Amino acid sequence: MASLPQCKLPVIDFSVKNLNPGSDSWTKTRGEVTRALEQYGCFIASYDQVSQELHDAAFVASQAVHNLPVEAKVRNTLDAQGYGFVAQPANMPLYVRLSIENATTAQGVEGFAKLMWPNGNDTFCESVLAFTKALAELEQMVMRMVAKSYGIEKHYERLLGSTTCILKFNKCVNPNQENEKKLGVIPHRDKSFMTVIQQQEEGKGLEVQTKDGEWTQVHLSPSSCIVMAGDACMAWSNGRIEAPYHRVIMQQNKDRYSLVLSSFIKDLKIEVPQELVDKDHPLQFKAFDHYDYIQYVSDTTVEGNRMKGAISSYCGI
Ligand SMILES: O=C(O)CCC(=O)C(=O)O
Ligand SMILES: [Fe+2]
Repeated sequence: MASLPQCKLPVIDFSVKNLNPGSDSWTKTRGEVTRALEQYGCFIASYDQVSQELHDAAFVASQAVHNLPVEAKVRNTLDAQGYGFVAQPANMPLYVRLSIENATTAQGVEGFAKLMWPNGNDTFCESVLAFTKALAELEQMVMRMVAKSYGIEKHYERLLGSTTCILKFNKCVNPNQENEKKLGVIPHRDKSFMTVIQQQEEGKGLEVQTKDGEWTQVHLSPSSCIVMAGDACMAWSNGRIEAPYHRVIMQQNKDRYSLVLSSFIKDLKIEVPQELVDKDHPLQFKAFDHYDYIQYVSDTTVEGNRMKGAISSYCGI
């Protein structure tokens, strides 16, 4: 495999102290965010609300989950079809995942912990909740900026009221093959509204496809994460923001851990705001229910190539 070019994705600073809505730095960052999402569907956020300490604690929590016996892991099932415990499926033999539904609420995190550890696990809950809240805050800041740029703030506030988050504890196991690149996660678009990802160690693994078809490596440090649009955001924005294809390539001889926080809209149909429809931008997507869409995608009887553009085949016009 030819070596890949350096990371082409824009890096946007969210560590600025006075990032208050309406301030000059907020307005400047808003422009950068909207442009980056329209051009790449994602960007790297440099974000100091996740301290090194919190980052480390979240990955200690992830390790604790992956170290559980299989009898406990199989209890991890979710309302969101296809998001529970997965261990090395045929199409991704290196991939293992568990996830928490309602991951930004104490109820969601404690419910998961009780299921995994019958006596509970307070340290786990504390670390995970602080981590998910920090990432969700970043996502909301990003989406408020996008909504302001498009003049659809009220529509976003309604969606936000029906937003729920899933935290995925992802692991790609060591491929045990020197000097050979192996696919950890197959190329896909996220089915979420938005996704924020942190990985355990500085370095490589995650790759994003840019609009010219090239794959670019994503370099993340503990104080940065990638913010990425999912299919639901693509439909809601009437196609202005495209969910990018991404994949994980394993090229180091060790396990790789990442934490993925994805937002979903529950109990409210996602509808393109009228402000985003005009002569130059005809309506591209019908109103749809996000959880029904997840169910549709998890249905393995749906033909493979229709799944490539799943959101369009589900509710495209
Ligand atoms: O592990 C990662 O860095 C990304 C995984 C991913 O794309 C996903 O879980 O949807
Ligand atoms: Fe993904």
